[in-house]
Amino acid sequence: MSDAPVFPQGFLWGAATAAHQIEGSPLADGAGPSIWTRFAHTPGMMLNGDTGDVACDHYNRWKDDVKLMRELGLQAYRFSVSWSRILPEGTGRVNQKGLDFYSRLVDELLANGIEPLLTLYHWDLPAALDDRGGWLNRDIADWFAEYGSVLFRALDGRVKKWVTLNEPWVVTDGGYLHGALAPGHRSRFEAPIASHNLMRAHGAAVKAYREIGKHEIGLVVNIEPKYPATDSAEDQAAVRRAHAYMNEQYLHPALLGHYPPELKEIFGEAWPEWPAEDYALIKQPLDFVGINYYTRSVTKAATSYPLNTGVVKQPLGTYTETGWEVFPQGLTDLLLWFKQTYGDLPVYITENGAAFFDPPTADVDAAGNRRVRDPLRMDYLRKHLSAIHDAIQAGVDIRGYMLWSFLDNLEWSLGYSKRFGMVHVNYGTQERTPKDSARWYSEVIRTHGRKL
Ligand SMILES: OC[C@@H]1[C@@H](O)[C@H](O)[C@@H](O)c2[nH]c(CCc3ccccc3)c[n+]21
Repeated sequence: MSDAPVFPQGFLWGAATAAHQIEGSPLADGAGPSIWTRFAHTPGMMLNGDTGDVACDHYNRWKDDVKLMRELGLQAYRFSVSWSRILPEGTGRVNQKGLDFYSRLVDELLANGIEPLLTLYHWDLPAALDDRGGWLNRDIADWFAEYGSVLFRALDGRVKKWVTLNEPWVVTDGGYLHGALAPGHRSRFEAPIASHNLMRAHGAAVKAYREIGKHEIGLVVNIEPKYPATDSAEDQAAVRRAHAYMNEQYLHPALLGHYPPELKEIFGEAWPEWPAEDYALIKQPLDFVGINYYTRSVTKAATSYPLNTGVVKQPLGTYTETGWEVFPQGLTDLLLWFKQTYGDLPVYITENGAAFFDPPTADVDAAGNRRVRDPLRMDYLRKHLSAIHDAIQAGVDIRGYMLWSFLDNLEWSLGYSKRFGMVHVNYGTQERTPKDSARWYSEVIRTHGRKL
């Protein structure tokens, strides 16, 4: 018997995508525009002027994509719904054709033995709601619960694992503090308001689910371990700020009912005092938490806005195309921290993967088959799955793994320049080619991890 890790019986092996990154046809069949259709068509916002107008054309190719998921042996598929396909104005009128697209997708997944994990919000806010203040308007908690309820009523039962938000930290940090992501705001004062309303909306949707749904719902966060660059008091304090700002800012209110004290220190007069009823709304019992893990940060004190921290590049480190250090041990450390801090809530790794250079077109091997060799990605995935297994052995209740991503896709404002897919997409022809990592991952799934 090899000493390769064997994962628990029932461990759920899958892959993940998000609507705006793969679907294309953002305005088809009565869909309303989202903040990403606007952002992508705002000159200067997107690398190479790339947009999500076509992406991977999944809106038209969904049936073949599900067939490919089955051929590769995926047991689950994490995807997101585009809010403005369902409610073109964000609230009120339901666009039945938009709902039908996702209903058909769910049925096709189930018909192929693939469990759907549905994310309600993966960053593509209806533009009509942004016009009404978006995440800065406290009413968005009700708007989001209304949107979630339409989907809960239509799909619960076929969908048994729901996620409210994907990465409220990125929505806030990218969309409201630094402005690199839609809606492109840059305000130390708006960021805490957006962040808090995201979590109020999360709570309102979970409350609505408990009235309508009969299965499981959770929250997905991107978290990364922060290691001090030196043991100086300044660097230790910088780690405390960075850890609170990314790792505790969302999990603490959702699971513990309060924010970490560092946020008031970081935002100063820009950190409002929130009413008690907000904390009660946010802290709804969850069935699981999804953790998106990519890298770690070696953190030092620095002059930066507003954290006053910096990340120290590791001279002997290995880095991905997005400049993230490959550090699998960080995932084990993070999962142990999660268990120690929040207890035994079930965890799914809802995203993990890497962009390494892949060619725009697949090679053709001696046998005439298309092929994409991606040894660096295989090595990254192998090491991170091994790190997850270490955490399971240490007692962390990890229920599944969703590889980011099923397809090469639109990497937000980086356009199509970064390829995270286990399946290569030729954007000129829309041809899909499973990379070597996909073939390897199929074997890992088939052997419950023995082929790691
Ligand atoms: O960047 C790769 C993926 C995105 O394509 C997903 O949509 C998003 O859920 C996601 N989150 C992260 C980690 C947080 C992060 C996102 C964007 C930029 C920097 C950090 C990496 N990713």
